[in-house]
Amino acid sequence: MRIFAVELKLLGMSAKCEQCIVRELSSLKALNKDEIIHLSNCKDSYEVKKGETIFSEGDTMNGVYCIKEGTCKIVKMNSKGKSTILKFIKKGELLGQRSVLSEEVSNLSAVAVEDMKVCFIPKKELMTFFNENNKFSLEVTKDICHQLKEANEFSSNHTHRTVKERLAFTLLHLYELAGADTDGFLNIQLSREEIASTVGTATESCIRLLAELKKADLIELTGKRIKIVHHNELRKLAN
Ligand SMILES: Nc1ncnc2c1ncn2[C@@H]1O[C@@H]2COP(=O)(O)O[C@H]2[C@H]1O
Repeated sequence: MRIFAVELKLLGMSAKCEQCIVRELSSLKALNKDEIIHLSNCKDSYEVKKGETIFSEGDTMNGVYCIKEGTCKIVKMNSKGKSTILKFIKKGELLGQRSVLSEEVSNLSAVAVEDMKVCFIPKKELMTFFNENNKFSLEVTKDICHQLKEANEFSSNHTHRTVKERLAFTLLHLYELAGADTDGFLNIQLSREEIASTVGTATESCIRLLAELKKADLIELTGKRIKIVHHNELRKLAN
């Protein structure tokens, strides 16, 4: 088993939590002033490079990560060693609260798809906030309920959509997650293999279907970059 977090690069200077985007966007918004000061003093900040693993399946979670910058993928490996990307987690979100609360080892891995900055909140502090601050525990519960709903929708999408429909859905989802750069290309750099594992298909069939979408003028492809040309048409296809 990996020892949680020690392999990531510890950042020298730790920023305070008061103005942090994760505090604004996540359940941490329910913490009071004293708790936020305590959080600033007990958390550690890390740099995670693209491709580095934050935690793996089977790891014991000794705390949760706050995503300050960058995006990671949540990956599940099957018995044949094939991985599926279940979700992308972006800046402002927390990572690992399900395993910490359930006291189970992690059943998923988290891997950076771009350079990230994350903070680590130890389990002991998190559980003190959880037990002493009702508003915070309600917010965490709401988050986990929302994630359960998402997980249900994900599995229903995979069951009822064709591969092409899932690819259209994934491209729209990536646009929602990351937006577009000034040239209109998706603002997240994923390999064709990563797109295929998000869609749930082989890389070759993903490449073939991307070419079909391009031929139908729904998307533009330049090297690894993808631009959605007709959002409405792609949305019709995804549904
Ligand atoms: N839909 C989702 N399915 C699984 N994990 C999710 C989802 N959304 C967010 N997550 C986060 O990803 C984390 C993976 O590790 P945990 O299961 O401990 O906690 C999970 C949540 O913090």
